[in-house]
Amino acid sequence: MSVAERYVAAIDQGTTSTRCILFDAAGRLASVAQREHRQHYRRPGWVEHDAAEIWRNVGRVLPEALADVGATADQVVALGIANQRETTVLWDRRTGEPVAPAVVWQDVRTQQVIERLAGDVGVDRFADVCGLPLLTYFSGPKIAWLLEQDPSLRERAERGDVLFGTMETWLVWNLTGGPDGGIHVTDVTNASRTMLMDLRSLEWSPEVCAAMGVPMALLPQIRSSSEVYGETTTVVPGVRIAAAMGDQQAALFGQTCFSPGEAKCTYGTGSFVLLHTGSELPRSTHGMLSTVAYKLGDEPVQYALEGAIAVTGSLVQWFRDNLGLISSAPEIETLALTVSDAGGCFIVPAFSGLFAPHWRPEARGVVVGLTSYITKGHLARAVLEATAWQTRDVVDAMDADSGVALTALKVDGGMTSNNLLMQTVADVLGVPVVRPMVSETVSLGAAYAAGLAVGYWPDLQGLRRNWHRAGRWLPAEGSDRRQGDYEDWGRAVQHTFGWATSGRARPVPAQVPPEAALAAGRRRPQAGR
Ligand SMILES: Nc1ncnc2c1ncn2[C@@H]1O[C@H](COP(=O)(O)OP(=O)(O)O)[C@@H](O)[C@H]1O
Ligand SMILES: O=P(O)(O)OC[C@H](O)CO
Repeated sequence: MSVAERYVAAIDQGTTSTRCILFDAAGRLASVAQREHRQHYRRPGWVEHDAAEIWRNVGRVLPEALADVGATADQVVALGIANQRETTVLWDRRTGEPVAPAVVWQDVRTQQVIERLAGDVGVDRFADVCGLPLLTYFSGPKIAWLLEQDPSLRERAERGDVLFGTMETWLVWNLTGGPDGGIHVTDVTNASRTMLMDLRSLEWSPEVCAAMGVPMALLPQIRSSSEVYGETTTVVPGVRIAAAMGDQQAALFGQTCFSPGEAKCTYGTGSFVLLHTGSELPRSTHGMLSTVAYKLGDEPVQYALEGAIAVTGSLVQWFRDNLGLISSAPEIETLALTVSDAGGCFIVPAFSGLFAPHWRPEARGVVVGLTSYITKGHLARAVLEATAWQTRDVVDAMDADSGVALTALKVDGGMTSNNLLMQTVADVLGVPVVRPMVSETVSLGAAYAAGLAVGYWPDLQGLRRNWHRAGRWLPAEGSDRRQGDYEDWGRAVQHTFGWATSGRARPVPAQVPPEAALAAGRRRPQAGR
């Protein structure tokens, strides 16, 4: 009699879609189901999701992934959740309905809240406690903004009738019964992105919550990233939920960056470099974020430095949807290969300011170096190079913070299918770039954390053996000649600074055009469109 295969399930609840993937004991992908959700742009600078739609999508992709391999719930030993971070959901504890659209991480509506909180003290007001500068990016200011809109909502929040969560919290609560006894928990990695958690004690900071006007009654319980939180009672009942992680931390984990000094970059809508720094809290003086890498059960917490780049893959989408120069994202490589360089052209995609290492909310994008010689091929190159140069900015800052130069970069995400881009990244960083066989590192990281919690995988060393290289790009000979280009990139970046505060005030644009978001519906993962 054959023994039924057992799997670990992972949900990757991302900015544009929700995936469910089943992994086998060798960390191989057994099945995948995916659905996109709509992006809502009601006002300039606002980016919203419908949390109820995302929950419905989870209700579909989870059974679909099981059905794909004919598996039943008892063959799923554990479920792990990885999620877009910072995106803020508030919902009614009794009805289970969101009380407002989810405010997405890219949303910049809270700029006034930020300025008020920074006051005379500056953006580093809470940095010592939570490792983060005051920015529109994080959840705390988003909660503050939502409660400021409606005094009755604040009263309900203070009474504990309204709950807050990032996406993993919202999903765990719904999967464990919602209004009928749903568990209200978050994990340390997601909590570290709210600005409300003390990075040392790993507890909510009463001081920061009070200063931000966030009632502690609405906050979930903070747990480790890898432990059994509870069992599903809906969708696919009887599955242990055993991990939650922010998606970028999950990618670090899925890339098996378990030792200090190991780093990865995930190239998607935005791109995120994370460097594992160990169990001592790192401090950045070069624009990196201090964040929690992961915490496995009772083991010591592991920290990371993070360089978050807001616009990379979304610049390719802009090139496709707004300029119409390509009809699919992969086509940009073919177009870029029609020329041998960017012809002296640089595009700095500061669509809603610049993230790491500059953190300039008032910066706006520029195209510099235009001459009559420039063709669409050069522009395509400049689009791809923008991602490589931004990576260099972040990696240089990270090297300066850690005092150790990176020796190799592990990569993953939709943009890594672009060979020209990966070669360019290797050239401008001057280190090898390596891509693993399983490119779904976010899901894999969540699966690993869940599988470890229930003993499906015994230890980290075993997981390391599952990492197999699928691609490697070495810096080309003579690529150090690109140093001059990097200096020009730096000058181009300078041109973006102060644009929104000088001259005529303009509203901050949303990062992705609404047209790009309309393709909702079921979709299997494919080469990024
Ligand atoms: N071959 C390619 N070349 C350049 N960019 C690509 C390519 N394929 C996909 N992308 C970009 O990658 C992004 C999708 O990657 P993905 O990892 O799925 O992102 P996310 O998880 O942020 O939704 C899109 O922004 C798309 O424009
Ligand atoms: O969902 P992604 O892959 O775009 O990741 C978003 C990040 O978690 C935002 O911090």
